[in-house]
Amino acid sequence: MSNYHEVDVVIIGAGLAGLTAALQLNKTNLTFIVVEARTRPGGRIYSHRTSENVTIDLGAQWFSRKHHRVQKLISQFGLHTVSTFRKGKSIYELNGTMNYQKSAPVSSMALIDIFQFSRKLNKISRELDERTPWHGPAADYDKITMEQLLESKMHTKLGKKYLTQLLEELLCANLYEVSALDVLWCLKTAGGVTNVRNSEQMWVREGMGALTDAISNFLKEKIRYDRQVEKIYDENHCSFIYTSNDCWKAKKVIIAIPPNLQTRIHFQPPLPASKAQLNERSGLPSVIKMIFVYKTPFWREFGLNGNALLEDGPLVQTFDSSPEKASRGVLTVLINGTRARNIERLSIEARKREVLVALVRCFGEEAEEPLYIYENNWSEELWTRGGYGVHYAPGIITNFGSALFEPISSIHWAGSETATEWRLYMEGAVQSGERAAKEVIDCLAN
Ligand SMILES: Cc1cc2nc3c(=O)[nH]c(=O)nc-3n(C[C@H](O)[C@H](O)[C@H](O)COP(=O)(O)OP(=O)(O)OC[C@H]3O[C@@H](n4cnc5c(N)ncnc54)[C@H](O)[C@@H]3O)c2cc1C
Repeated sequence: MSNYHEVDVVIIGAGLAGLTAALQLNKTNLTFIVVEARTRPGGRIYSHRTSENVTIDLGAQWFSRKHHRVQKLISQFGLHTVSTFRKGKSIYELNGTMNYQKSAPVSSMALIDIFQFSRKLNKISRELDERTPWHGPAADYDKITMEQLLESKMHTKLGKKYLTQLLEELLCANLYEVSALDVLWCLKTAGGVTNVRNSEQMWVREGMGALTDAISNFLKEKIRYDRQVEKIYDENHCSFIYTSNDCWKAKKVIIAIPPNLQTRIHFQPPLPASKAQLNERSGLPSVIKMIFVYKTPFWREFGLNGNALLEDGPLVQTFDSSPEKASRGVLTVLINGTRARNIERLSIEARKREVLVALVRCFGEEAEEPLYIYENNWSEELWTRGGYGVHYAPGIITNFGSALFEPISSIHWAGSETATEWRLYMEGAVQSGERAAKEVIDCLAN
């Protein structure tokens, strides 16, 4: 075969996890290649530069001061961070009323309820082991959904409603779809509720995609694009990785693609039943990200910070992502879960109209005339199929979780779904890539 090559390691996927693994291998004498199905790096990170040089993030965007690995990469590649604009009032829609205020419009009873429930979540999550959360008494939380846990432990209607809205935005999923243990595991790997609530502190001025582009330029010909991996054959402790264009023989493989997409690869010998079944149960929630570019961030003149959390209608939350000097006003709109599934059935024009109506409801008539609108429906992306990351329904983590990151023969697993720190975040993707690279380097050294 003319397109046959041999390397020590093949990395599948040029998302942040695969790129991080590649950066680690690049520090060694091992030969490696990254094969990527898309024609660009970044996976769930995807930025766009408008004709006026405004950068917008249509995929992952925010990180926090606790995301040390991501910040290190950003400074290593000479990029700049911007603090999320928070000056002024937010908009909270609760029980059909729009509230314009600095903190959530809930009674002191509801606040105490939220505080006590958050403490409970922290306490239970602290007891989990980040690598084996399915062991021990907390495994019982895999028998119920997060909605059921919240219903059983919280006492105020308003507290429940507000926390549900907040968690659904942070998880990108409806609470009735997700196991309570899944949420507790995420909290454990993030270090608690406060860390998760503060995970949207910063973004990259040049766009998050500038980071994955910079890593990709650094690695140059060590990444091959437009090559979806179709088959992996394991023979005599070596793997043969067949892409749409070529075949690579490798001593080790790092699979850095989300579990839902692993079902598209034909493995020989087949994956163990538990791994295959876990992959089959690993769908990503629905999410649409829309960006509305205005002449100016006009909402700031009204004392608003651009942040809205809505209980009704198409959109869930908005953020101000305007460039630092406010040369344009940029509103980022997140639509997820059932709301994303409802709105994606409409034509693009109808979708934009519905969201504009909601924006006018929040920010007034000036919201009616954006200069440009951009949209990415991640459920339609063939090489992702949703976002932000996989959340499991009850029963899956305890029955199949151990298959998530255990190496199988020459195959090692990376990707933010396999992270034990900041699971499902970009920080988690980096941590998983570093971990998988270390596993492979250690094995090949022995
Ligand atoms: C809309 C959205 C918003 C988000 N917002 C944030 C945020 O603000 N902050 C945050 O921290 N996280 C956010 N996330 C989550 C974050 O994007 C992910 O946790 C992280 O980027 C995942 O990186 P990864 O490398 O693990 O996977 P991916 O980015 O999914 O990379 C996997 C790569 O594998 C490729 N691939 C798949 N199948 C094959 C195959 N068969 N052969 C070859 N290549 C293949 C894909 O094309 C892709 O490039 C968001 C995600 C989405 C979708």
